[in-house]
Amino acid sequence: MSTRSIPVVTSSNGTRNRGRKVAVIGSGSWGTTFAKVLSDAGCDVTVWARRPEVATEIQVAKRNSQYLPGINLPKSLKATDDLALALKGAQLVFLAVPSQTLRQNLLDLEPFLDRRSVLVSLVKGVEQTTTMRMSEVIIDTLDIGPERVGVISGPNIALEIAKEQPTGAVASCVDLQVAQEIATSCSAPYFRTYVNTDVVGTELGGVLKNLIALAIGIVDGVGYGENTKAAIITRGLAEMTEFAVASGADPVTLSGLAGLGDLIATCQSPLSRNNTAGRLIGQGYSQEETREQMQQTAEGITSVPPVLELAHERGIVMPIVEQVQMVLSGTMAPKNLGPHLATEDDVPRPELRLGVPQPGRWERFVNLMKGKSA
Ligand SMILES: NC(=O)C1=CN([C@@H]2O[C@H](COP(=O)(O)OP(=O)(O)OC[C@H]3O[C@@H](n4cnc5c(N)ncnc54)[C@H](O)[C@@H]3O)[C@@H](O)[C@H]2O)C=CC1
Ligand SMILES: O=C(CO)COP(=O)(O)O
Repeated sequence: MSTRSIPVVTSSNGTRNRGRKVAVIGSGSWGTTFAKVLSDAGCDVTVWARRPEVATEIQVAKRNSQYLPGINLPKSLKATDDLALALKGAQLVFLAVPSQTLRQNLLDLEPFLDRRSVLVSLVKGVEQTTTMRMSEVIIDTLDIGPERVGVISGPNIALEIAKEQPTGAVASCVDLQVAQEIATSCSAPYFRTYVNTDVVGTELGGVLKNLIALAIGIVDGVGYGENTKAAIITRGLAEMTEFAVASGADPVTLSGLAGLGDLIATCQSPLSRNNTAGRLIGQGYSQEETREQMQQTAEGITSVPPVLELAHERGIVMPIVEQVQMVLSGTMAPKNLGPHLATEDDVPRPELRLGVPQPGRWERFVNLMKGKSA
Protein backbone atom coordinates (compact mmCIF):
# COMPACT_ATOMS: atom_id res chain seq x y z
CA MET A 1 0.00 0.00 0.00
CA SER A 2 1.29 3.45 -0.87
CA THR A 3 2.54 5.50 2.02
CA ARG A 4 1.91 8.76 0.15
CA SER A 5 -0.97 10.65 1.71
CA ILE A 6 -3.65 12.29 -0.37
CA PRO A 7 -2.95 16.04 -0.56
CA VAL A 8 -5.47 18.09 1.34
CA VAL A 9 -6.69 21.12 -0.57
CA THR A 10 -6.36 24.18 1.61
CA SER A 11 -6.77 27.84 0.93
CA SER A 12 -4.81 30.66 2.48
CA ASN A 13 -7.51 33.02 1.29
CA GLY A 14 -9.54 32.32 4.41
CA THR A 15 -7.01 34.46 6.26
CA ARG A 16 -6.33 36.85 3.35
CA ASN A 17 -10.05 37.60 3.13
CA ARG A 18 -10.61 37.99 6.87
CA GLY A 19 -12.51 41.21 7.50
CA ARG A 20 -13.16 41.76 3.77
CA LYS A 21 -16.74 43.01 3.56
CA VAL A 22 -18.54 42.11 0.34
CA ALA A 23 -22.11 42.32 -0.91
CA VAL A 24 -23.96 40.14 -3.37
CA ILE A 25 -26.91 41.79 -5.10
CA GLY A 26 -29.44 39.14 -6.13
CA SER A 27 -30.40 35.94 -4.38
CA GLY A 28 -31.40 33.61 -7.21
CA SER A 29 -29.45 30.44 -7.88
CA TRP A 30 -26.20 32.17 -8.85
CA GLY A 31 -26.29 35.03 -6.33
CA THR A 32 -26.90 32.63 -3.46
CA THR A 33 -24.29 30.14 -4.66
CA PHE A 34 -21.71 32.86 -5.19
CA ALA A 35 -22.41 34.24 -1.72
CA LYS A 36 -21.61 30.77 -0.39
CA VAL A 37 -18.33 30.68 -2.38
CA LEU A 38 -17.32 34.09 -0.98
CA SER A 39 -18.21 33.01 2.57
CA ASP A 40 -16.26 29.77 2.17
CA ALA A 41 -13.32 31.89 0.94
CA GLY A 42 -13.41 33.75 4.26
CA CYS A 43 -15.18 37.00 3.29
CA ASP A 44 -17.78 38.75 5.42
CA VAL A 45 -20.76 38.42 3.05
CA THR A 46 -24.21 39.99 2.96
CA VAL A 47 -26.59 38.99 0.19
CA TRP A 48 -29.40 41.31 -0.90
CA ALA A 49 -32.72 39.68 -1.79
CA ARG A 50 -35.52 41.57 -3.53
CA ARG A 51 -38.16 39.51 -1.71
CA PRO A 52 -38.13 39.80 2.12
CA GLU A 53 -39.17 36.16 2.58
CA VAL A 54 -36.09 34.97 0.66
CA ALA A 55 -33.84 37.24 2.76
CA THR A 56 -35.41 35.87 5.93
CA GLU A 57 -35.01 32.25 4.87
CA ILE A 58 -31.31 32.75 4.06
CA GLN A 59 -30.65 34.81 7.19
CA VAL A 60 -32.51 32.54 9.63
CA ALA A 61 -32.66 29.02 8.16
CA LYS A 62 -29.45 29.28 6.06
CA ARG A 63 -31.37 27.88 3.11
CA ASN A 64 -32.74 29.15 -0.21
CA SER A 65 -35.25 26.42 -0.87
CA GLN A 66 -36.64 27.84 -4.12
CA TYR A 67 -33.31 28.10 -5.94
CA LEU A 68 -30.96 25.71 -4.10
CA PRO A 69 -33.09 22.95 -2.57
CA GLY A 70 -31.25 20.85 0.00
CA ILE A 71 -28.18 23.09 0.18
CA ASN A 72 -27.04 24.30 3.59
CA LEU A 73 -25.55 27.78 3.41
CA PRO A 74 -22.69 28.94 5.64
CA LYS A 75 -23.70 30.01 9.15
CA SER A 76 -21.78 33.28 8.71
CA LEU A 77 -23.74 34.30 5.59
CA LYS A 78 -26.05 37.26 6.17
CA ALA A 79 -29.05 38.31 4.09
CA THR A 80 -31.29 41.36 3.94
CA ASP A 81 -33.84 43.03 1.69
CA ASP A 82 -32.41 46.43 2.68
CA LEU A 83 -29.92 47.70 0.07
CA ALA A 84 -28.33 50.22 2.45
CA LEU A 85 -27.61 47.48 4.97
CA ALA A 86 -26.27 45.08 2.34
CA LEU A 87 -23.87 47.69 0.93
CA LYS A 88 -22.63 49.15 4.21
CA GLY A 89 -18.81 48.93 4.15
CA ALA A 90 -18.76 46.60 1.09
CA GLN A 91 -15.48 46.89 -0.81
CA LEU A 92 -16.59 44.47 -3.50
CA VAL A 93 -20.16 44.39 -4.82
CA PHE A 94 -21.09 41.32 -6.87
CA LEU A 95 -24.09 41.70 -9.17
CA ALA A 96 -26.24 38.62 -9.82
CA VAL A 97 -29.55 39.92 -11.16
CA PRO A 98 -31.12 39.39 -14.61
CA SER A 99 -29.41 41.45 -17.34
CA GLN A 100 -32.58 43.36 -18.21
CA THR A 101 -33.03 44.67 -14.65
CA LEU A 102 -29.39 45.48 -13.89
CA ARG A 103 -29.59 49.16 -14.91
CA GLN A 104 -32.53 49.83 -12.56
CA ASN A 105 -30.87 47.82 -9.76
CA LEU A 106 -27.74 49.96 -10.16
CA LEU A 107 -29.77 53.17 -9.95
CA ASP A 108 -31.38 51.84 -6.77
CA LEU A 109 -28.10 50.95 -5.10
CA GLU A 110 -26.06 53.99 -6.22
CA PRO A 111 -26.92 56.18 -3.18
CA PHE A 112 -25.54 53.52 -0.80
CA LEU A 113 -22.38 52.68 -2.70
CA ASP A 114 -18.92 53.41 -1.27
CA ARG A 115 -17.17 55.54 -3.92
CA ARG A 116 -14.06 53.29 -3.72
CA SER A 117 -15.89 49.99 -4.09
CA VAL A 118 -15.43 47.70 -7.09
CA LEU A 119 -18.49 46.33 -8.91
CA VAL A 120 -18.28 42.82 -10.32
CA SER A 121 -20.77 41.47 -12.84
CA LEU A 122 -21.75 37.82 -12.59
CA VAL A 123 -24.41 38.39 -15.25
CA LYS A 124 -24.28 36.69 -18.67
CA GLY A 125 -26.49 38.82 -20.86
CA VAL A 126 -26.67 41.94 -23.04
CA GLU A 127 -29.03 44.86 -22.44
CA GLN A 128 -31.71 44.62 -25.12
CA THR A 129 -32.45 48.34 -25.43
CA THR A 130 -28.81 49.47 -25.80
CA THR A 131 -26.91 46.28 -26.89
CA MET A 132 -24.45 47.05 -24.06
CA ARG A 133 -22.51 44.40 -22.19
CA MET A 134 -23.06 44.41 -18.42
CA SER A 135 -19.71 46.07 -17.62
CA GLU A 136 -20.68 48.81 -20.07
CA VAL A 137 -24.07 49.20 -18.36
CA ILE A 138 -22.29 49.56 -14.98
CA ILE A 139 -19.87 52.21 -16.30
CA ASP A 140 -22.68 54.02 -18.11
CA THR A 141 -25.08 54.04 -15.18
CA LEU A 142 -22.68 54.83 -12.35
CA ASP A 143 -20.25 56.97 -14.37
CA ILE A 144 -17.17 55.21 -12.93
CA GLY A 145 -13.84 54.21 -14.46
CA PRO A 146 -13.29 50.71 -15.94
CA GLU A 147 -10.69 49.96 -13.23
CA ARG A 148 -13.60 49.78 -10.77
CA VAL A 149 -15.52 47.23 -12.82
CA GLY A 150 -14.88 43.51 -12.99
CA VAL A 151 -16.45 40.40 -14.44
CA ILE A 152 -16.47 36.78 -13.32
CA SER A 153 -17.30 34.08 -15.83
CA GLY A 154 -16.60 30.45 -16.65
CA PRO A 155 -18.24 27.01 -16.58
CA ASN A 156 -20.21 27.71 -13.40
CA ILE A 157 -23.46 25.77 -13.13
CA ALA A 158 -24.74 27.03 -9.78
CA LEU A 159 -26.11 23.85 -8.22
CA GLU A 160 -22.88 21.89 -8.85
CA ILE A 161 -20.86 24.64 -7.14
CA ALA A 162 -23.32 24.83 -4.25
CA LYS A 163 -22.54 21.11 -3.76
CA GLU A 164 -18.85 22.09 -3.61
CA GLN A 165 -17.84 20.25 -6.77
CA PRO A 166 -14.38 21.43 -8.00
CA THR A 167 -14.78 24.40 -10.33
CA GLY A 168 -12.68 26.91 -12.27
CA ALA A 169 -13.57 30.49 -13.21
CA VAL A 170 -11.98 33.67 -14.53
CA ALA A 171 -11.97 37.10 -12.89
CA SER A 172 -11.37 39.93 -15.32
CA CYS A 173 -10.66 43.65 -14.99
CA VAL A 174 -8.66 46.08 -17.14
CA ASP A 175 -6.52 46.57 -14.01
CA LEU A 176 -4.75 43.26 -13.28
CA GLN A 177 -4.34 44.07 -9.58
CA VAL A 178 -8.08 44.58 -9.22
CA ALA A 179 -8.70 41.30 -11.07
CA GLN A 180 -6.38 39.61 -8.57
CA GLU A 181 -8.24 41.15 -5.62
CA ILE A 182 -11.54 39.89 -7.03
CA ALA A 183 -10.08 36.43 -7.66
CA THR A 184 -8.68 36.26 -4.12
CA SER A 185 -12.04 37.15 -2.62
CA CYS A 186 -13.74 34.17 -4.27
CA SER A 187 -11.02 31.53 -4.20
CA ALA A 188 -12.53 28.83 -2.00
CA PRO A 189 -11.14 25.29 -1.57
CA TYR A 190 -13.50 24.01 -4.29
CA PHE A 191 -13.51 27.20 -6.44
CA ARG A 192 -10.31 28.18 -8.31
CA THR A 193 -10.28 31.60 -9.95
CA TYR A 194 -7.81 32.66 -12.65
CA VAL A 195 -7.31 36.25 -13.83
CA ASN A 196 -7.08 38.17 -17.08
CA THR A 197 -7.48 41.77 -18.29
CA ASP A 198 -9.68 40.90 -21.30
CA VAL A 199 -13.05 42.07 -19.98
CA VAL A 200 -14.63 42.06 -23.46
CA GLY A 201 -13.66 38.44 -24.20
CA THR A 202 -14.51 37.16 -20.72
CA GLU A 203 -17.90 38.82 -20.77
CA LEU A 204 -18.79 37.88 -24.35
CA GLY A 205 -17.84 34.23 -23.77
CA GLY A 206 -20.58 34.05 -21.13
CA VAL A 207 -23.13 35.82 -23.31
CA LEU A 208 -22.51 33.94 -26.54
CA LYS A 209 -22.32 30.40 -25.18
CA ASN A 210 -25.94 30.83 -24.04
CA LEU A 211 -27.02 31.28 -27.67
CA ILE A 212 -25.21 28.13 -28.77
CA ALA A 213 -26.68 26.25 -25.78
CA LEU A 214 -30.14 27.28 -26.99
CA ALA A 215 -29.30 25.74 -30.40
CA ILE A 216 -28.08 22.55 -28.70
CA GLY A 217 -31.28 22.37 -26.65
CA ILE A 218 -33.40 22.84 -29.76
CA VAL A 219 -31.77 20.00 -31.71
CA ASP A 220 -31.85 17.82 -28.60
CA GLY A 221 -35.59 18.47 -28.33
CA VAL A 222 -36.02 17.48 -31.96
CA GLY A 223 -34.16 14.24 -31.23
CA TYR A 224 -30.90 14.75 -33.12
CA GLY A 225 -27.79 13.08 -31.72
CA GLU A 226 -24.17 13.77 -30.95
CA ASN A 227 -22.90 14.47 -34.49
CA THR A 228 -25.30 17.38 -34.93
CA LYS A 229 -24.50 18.71 -31.46
CA ALA A 230 -20.72 18.39 -31.88
CA ALA A 231 -20.92 20.29 -35.18
CA ILE A 232 -23.01 23.04 -33.58
CA ILE A 233 -20.65 23.34 -30.60
CA THR A 234 -17.57 23.48 -32.83
CA ARG A 235 -19.04 25.89 -35.37
CA GLY A 236 -20.62 27.78 -32.48
CA LEU A 237 -17.21 28.37 -30.93
CA ALA A 238 -15.97 29.72 -34.28
CA GLU A 239 -18.97 32.11 -34.39
CA MET A 240 -18.38 33.17 -30.79
CA THR A 241 -14.70 33.82 -31.43
CA GLU A 242 -15.27 35.77 -34.64
CA PHE A 243 -17.87 37.97 -32.95
CA ALA A 244 -15.76 38.51 -29.83
CA VAL A 245 -12.59 39.34 -31.78
CA ALA A 246 -14.52 41.83 -33.93
CA SER A 247 -15.67 43.39 -30.63
CA GLY A 248 -12.10 43.79 -29.37
CA ALA A 249 -11.55 40.52 -27.47
CA ASP A 250 -8.39 38.44 -27.36
CA PRO A 251 -9.13 35.15 -29.20
CA VAL A 252 -7.19 33.26 -26.51
CA THR A 253 -9.87 34.13 -23.96
CA LEU A 254 -12.46 32.34 -26.07
CA SER A 255 -10.47 29.10 -25.91
CA GLY A 256 -10.27 29.36 -22.11
CA LEU A 257 -12.70 28.76 -19.26
CA ALA A 258 -14.85 31.78 -20.10
CA GLY A 259 -15.28 30.61 -23.71
CA LEU A 260 -14.85 26.94 -24.58
CA GLY A 261 -15.13 25.90 -20.93
CA ASP A 262 -18.48 27.55 -20.39
CA LEU A 263 -19.69 26.42 -23.82
CA ILE A 264 -19.03 22.78 -22.93
CA ALA A 265 -20.70 23.02 -19.50
CA THR A 266 -23.78 24.83 -20.76
CA CYS A 267 -24.25 22.66 -23.86
CA GLN A 268 -23.83 19.42 -21.89
CA SER A 269 -25.70 20.09 -18.68
CA PRO A 270 -29.38 19.30 -18.23
CA LEU A 271 -29.20 21.86 -15.38
CA SER A 272 -28.54 24.70 -17.87
CA ARG A 273 -31.62 26.90 -18.23
CA ASN A 274 -30.65 27.96 -21.77
CA ASN A 275 -30.17 24.35 -22.83
CA THR A 276 -33.50 23.45 -21.16
CA ALA A 277 -35.36 26.37 -22.78
CA GLY A 278 -34.01 25.32 -26.18
CA ARG A 279 -35.06 21.72 -25.59
CA LEU A 280 -38.63 22.74 -24.76
CA ILE A 281 -38.79 24.89 -27.91
CA GLY A 282 -37.34 22.00 -29.93
CA GLN A 283 -40.11 19.79 -28.53
CA GLY A 284 -42.68 22.21 -29.87
CA TYR A 285 -43.51 24.39 -26.86
CA SER A 286 -44.03 28.08 -27.58
CA GLN A 287 -41.73 30.71 -26.07
CA GLU A 288 -44.54 31.68 -23.69
CA GLU A 289 -45.10 28.06 -22.53
CA THR A 290 -41.32 27.65 -22.15
CA ARG A 291 -41.06 30.76 -19.98
CA GLU A 292 -43.90 29.50 -17.75
CA GLN A 293 -42.28 26.08 -17.29
CA MET A 294 -38.82 27.49 -16.57
CA GLN A 295 -39.42 29.94 -13.68
CA GLN A 296 -35.73 30.86 -13.93
CA THR A 297 -33.60 33.20 -16.00
CA ALA A 298 -32.60 31.93 -19.47
CA GLU A 299 -30.52 34.91 -20.62
CA GLY A 300 -29.93 33.57 -24.15
CA ILE A 301 -33.48 34.31 -25.27
CA THR A 302 -33.14 38.04 -24.58
CA SER A 303 -29.56 38.21 -25.89
CA VAL A 304 -30.26 36.87 -29.41
CA PRO A 305 -31.65 40.11 -30.96
CA PRO A 306 -29.00 42.52 -29.58
CA VAL A 307 -26.15 40.13 -30.45
CA LEU A 308 -27.41 39.81 -34.03
CA GLU A 309 -27.82 43.57 -34.24
CA LEU A 310 -24.17 44.01 -33.22
CA ALA A 311 -23.08 41.22 -35.58
CA HIS A 312 -24.77 42.94 -38.52
CA GLU A 313 -23.15 46.26 -37.54
CA ARG A 314 -19.73 44.60 -37.36
CA GLY A 315 -20.14 42.64 -40.59
CA ILE A 316 -20.07 39.27 -38.83
CA VAL A 317 -22.19 36.35 -40.01
CA MET A 318 -23.44 34.06 -37.23
CA PRO A 319 -25.41 31.34 -39.05
CA ILE A 320 -26.21 29.29 -35.93
CA VAL A 321 -27.40 32.30 -33.94
CA GLU A 322 -29.44 33.44 -36.97
CA GLN A 323 -31.08 30.03 -37.07
CA VAL A 324 -31.87 30.20 -33.35
CA GLN A 325 -33.51 33.57 -33.96
CA MET A 326 -35.57 32.13 -36.82
CA VAL A 327 -36.74 29.22 -34.66
CA LEU A 328 -37.62 31.59 -31.80
CA SER A 329 -39.57 33.85 -34.13
CA GLY A 330 -41.35 30.90 -35.74
CA THR A 331 -39.92 31.37 -39.24
CA MET A 332 -37.92 28.14 -39.14
CA ALA A 333 -39.02 24.73 -37.90
CA PRO A 334 -36.73 23.39 -35.13
CA LYS A 335 -35.96 20.30 -37.22
CA ASN A 336 -34.30 22.51 -39.83
CA LEU A 337 -31.72 23.91 -37.42
CA GLY A 338 -28.32 22.40 -38.04
CA PRO A 339 -24.84 22.69 -39.47
CA HIS A 340 -26.09 21.82 -42.97
CA LEU A 341 -27.48 25.36 -43.15
CA ALA A 342 -24.49 27.00 -41.56
CA THR A 343 -22.65 27.44 -44.84
CA GLU A 344 -23.95 29.59 -47.62
CA ASP A 345 -21.21 29.01 -50.20
CA ASP A 346 -21.81 27.29 -53.54
CA VAL A 347 -18.26 25.99 -53.46
CA PRO A 348 -17.38 24.22 -50.19
CA ARG A 349 -15.37 26.61 -48.03
CA PRO A 350 -12.46 25.90 -45.72
CA GLU A 351 -13.59 25.05 -42.19
CA LEU A 352 -11.57 27.69 -40.33
CA ARG A 353 -11.04 31.18 -41.72
CA LEU A 354 -10.99 33.26 -38.57
CA GLY A 355 -10.22 36.91 -39.10
CA VAL A 356 -10.31 36.67 -42.92
CA PRO A 357 -12.71 39.25 -44.40
CA GLN A 358 -15.50 37.56 -46.33
CA PRO A 359 -17.16 40.10 -48.63
CA GLY A 360 -20.75 39.33 -49.62
CA ARG A 361 -21.11 36.54 -47.06
CA TRP A 362 -23.98 38.15 -45.18
CA GLU A 363 -26.02 38.70 -48.38
CA ARG A 364 -25.44 35.09 -49.47
CA PHE A 365 -26.57 33.85 -46.07
CA VAL A 366 -29.79 35.92 -46.19
CA ASN A 367 -30.60 34.59 -49.66
CA LEU A 368 -30.01 31.04 -48.55
CA MET A 369 -32.28 31.48 -45.54
CA LYS A 370 -35.07 32.96 -47.66
CA GLY A 371 -35.32 29.65 -49.45
CA LYS A 372 -35.34 27.63 -46.21
CA SER A 373 -38.18 29.22 -44.23
CA ALA A 374 -40.49 26.94 -42.24
N1 LIG B 1 -27.45 29.93 -12.31
C1 LIG B 1 -26.24 29.74 -12.84
O1 LIG B 1 -25.74 28.62 -12.88
C2 LIG B 1 -25.45 30.91 -13.33
C3 LIG B 1 -26.05 32.10 -13.67
N2 LIG B 1 -25.31 33.14 -14.14
C4 LIG B 1 -25.94 34.41 -14.49
O2 LIG B 1 -26.38 35.04 -13.30
C5 LIG B 1 -27.46 35.93 -13.59
C6 LIG B 1 -28.57 35.70 -12.58
O3 LIG B 1 -29.06 34.40 -12.85
P1 LIG B 1 -29.58 33.37 -11.77
O4 LIG B 1 -29.24 33.73 -10.39
O5 LIG B 1 -29.15 32.05 -12.24
O6 LIG B 1 -31.13 33.55 -12.05
P2 LIG B 1 -32.35 33.05 -11.20
O7 LIG B 1 -33.49 32.98 -12.14
O8 LIG B 1 -31.98 31.84 -10.45
O9 LIG B 1 -32.56 34.25 -10.18
C7 LIG B 1 -32.79 35.54 -10.62
C8 LIG B 1 -32.91 36.41 -9.39
O10 LIG B 1 -33.14 37.76 -9.80
C9 LIG B 1 -34.25 38.24 -9.07
N3 LIG B 1 -34.92 39.29 -9.81
C10 LIG B 1 -35.89 39.21 -10.74
N4 LIG B 1 -36.26 40.44 -11.13
C11 LIG B 1 -35.53 41.31 -10.42
C12 LIG B 1 -35.46 42.72 -10.34
N5 LIG B 1 -36.25 43.48 -11.06
N6 LIG B 1 -34.57 43.27 -9.49
C13 LIG B 1 -33.76 42.51 -8.76
N7 LIG B 1 -33.78 41.18 -8.76
C14 LIG B 1 -34.66 40.58 -9.60
C15 LIG B 1 -35.13 37.03 -8.82
O11 LIG B 1 -36.00 37.26 -7.74
C16 LIG B 1 -34.06 36.00 -8.48
O12 LIG B 1 -33.64 36.12 -7.15
C17 LIG B 1 -27.85 35.64 -15.05
O13 LIG B 1 -27.31 36.62 -15.87
C18 LIG B 1 -27.18 34.30 -15.34
O14 LIG B 1 -26.83 34.17 -16.71
C19 LIG B 1 -23.96 33.04 -14.31
C20 LIG B 1 -23.32 31.88 -13.97
C21 LIG B 1 -24.00 30.73 -13.46
O1 LIG C 1 -23.78 30.30 -17.07
C1 LIG C 1 -24.04 29.20 -16.65
C2 LIG C 1 -23.02 28.17 -16.46
O2 LIG C 1 -21.74 28.69 -16.58
C3 LIG C 1 -25.44 28.83 -16.36
O3 LIG C 1 -26.05 28.56 -17.56
P1 LIG C 1 -27.64 28.67 -17.67
O4 LIG C 1 -27.97 30.13 -17.45
O5 LIG C 1 -27.96 28.18 -19.04
O6 LIG C 1 -28.21 27.80 -16.59
